[in-house]
Amino acid sequence: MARFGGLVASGLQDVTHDPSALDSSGFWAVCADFEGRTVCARFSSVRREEVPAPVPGAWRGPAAGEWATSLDRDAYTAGVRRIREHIAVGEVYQANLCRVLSAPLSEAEPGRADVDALTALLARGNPAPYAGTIRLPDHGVEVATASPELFLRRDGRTVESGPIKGTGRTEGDLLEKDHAENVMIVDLVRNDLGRVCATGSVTVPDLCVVEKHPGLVHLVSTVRGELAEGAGWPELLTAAFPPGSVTGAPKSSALRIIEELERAPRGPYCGAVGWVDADRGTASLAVGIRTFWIDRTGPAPLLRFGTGAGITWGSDPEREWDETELKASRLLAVASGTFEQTGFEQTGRTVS
Ligand SMILES: C=C(O[C@@H]1C=C(C(=O)O)C=C[C@H]1O)C(=O)O
Repeated sequence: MARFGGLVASGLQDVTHDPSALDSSGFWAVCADFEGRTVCARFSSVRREEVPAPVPGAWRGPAAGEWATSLDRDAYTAGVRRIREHIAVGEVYQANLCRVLSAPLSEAEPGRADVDALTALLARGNPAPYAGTIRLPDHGVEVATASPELFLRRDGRTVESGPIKGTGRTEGDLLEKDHAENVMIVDLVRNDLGRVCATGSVTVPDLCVVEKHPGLVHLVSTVRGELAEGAGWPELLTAAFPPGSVTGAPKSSALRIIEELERAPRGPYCGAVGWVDADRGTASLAVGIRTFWIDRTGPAPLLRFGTGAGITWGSDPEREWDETELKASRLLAVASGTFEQTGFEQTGRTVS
């Protein structure tokens, strides 16, 4: 099954790794790993249904102390300093440095932990505009996202992206440097979309709008274009994936630096999670941030979650580490099941 906001898809029909299927017919759930593995799953039925209330005990998440990180504070801050060296020699302007947190997943019965039960908790503890779930354990996809970020929306030939860059606890935390970071990524996304859009059609209707999300604020821009004749999903994804906001600029250099510094695959984190309605010509794919996934490839199942930050010349290593903690803390509390008792009032006031 798959769930996106108030839509639920069921009745799995077929699964493919070939994105040209998204130009055919039917309703598809899409999960693309940052590393490029794309799973497209067609469902026979889509209905409107609000996310149900959490069932007590249905999700058993890890306690706060059970999470291990692919980069600890020392390794992460050393990575930030290394990126500043790359910037100093002119190799890159910005690179997004991420770490992946992992914790053992306790299951009453093997194979039974249910990402949709986690989604019910997330919908209340951390509502998000691009929240979604894809549960296809036989195809290696068990993902629950609380993403605030639009990777690609489509309505016919119109395509839109909503890159985020700039994060703070409150609006007052946002600095000039956050605007500069955002504009760099907007330039990159304009360039990405420009490769598959009609000449002159790419515009930036919104630049650096402040959006409030649970526990934090972001700067969000919108880039829009009209797909050129002959360009379909394969061309669009080749031009725009992985998303510019979670790579950096120039994208190819940023990808090399990420490969050098990060120690764990990002998986669906920083990839794309969402749906394509090929019959109506509409789609909404989130950037897979604020995203949990179950990894059953090892001897015991793990719950994973990624967090990261855009690094520029103006970055302070400790502040960037704190930003990764800020992005993770509320969501980890929700997934551990402790959030509603201890965190809701406090964090709710911070955003209002
Ligand atoms: C990498 C993450 O966030 C990305 C980096 C941001 C920033 O640097 O301000 C904001 C949103 C995302 O594009 C994350 O949330 O894990």
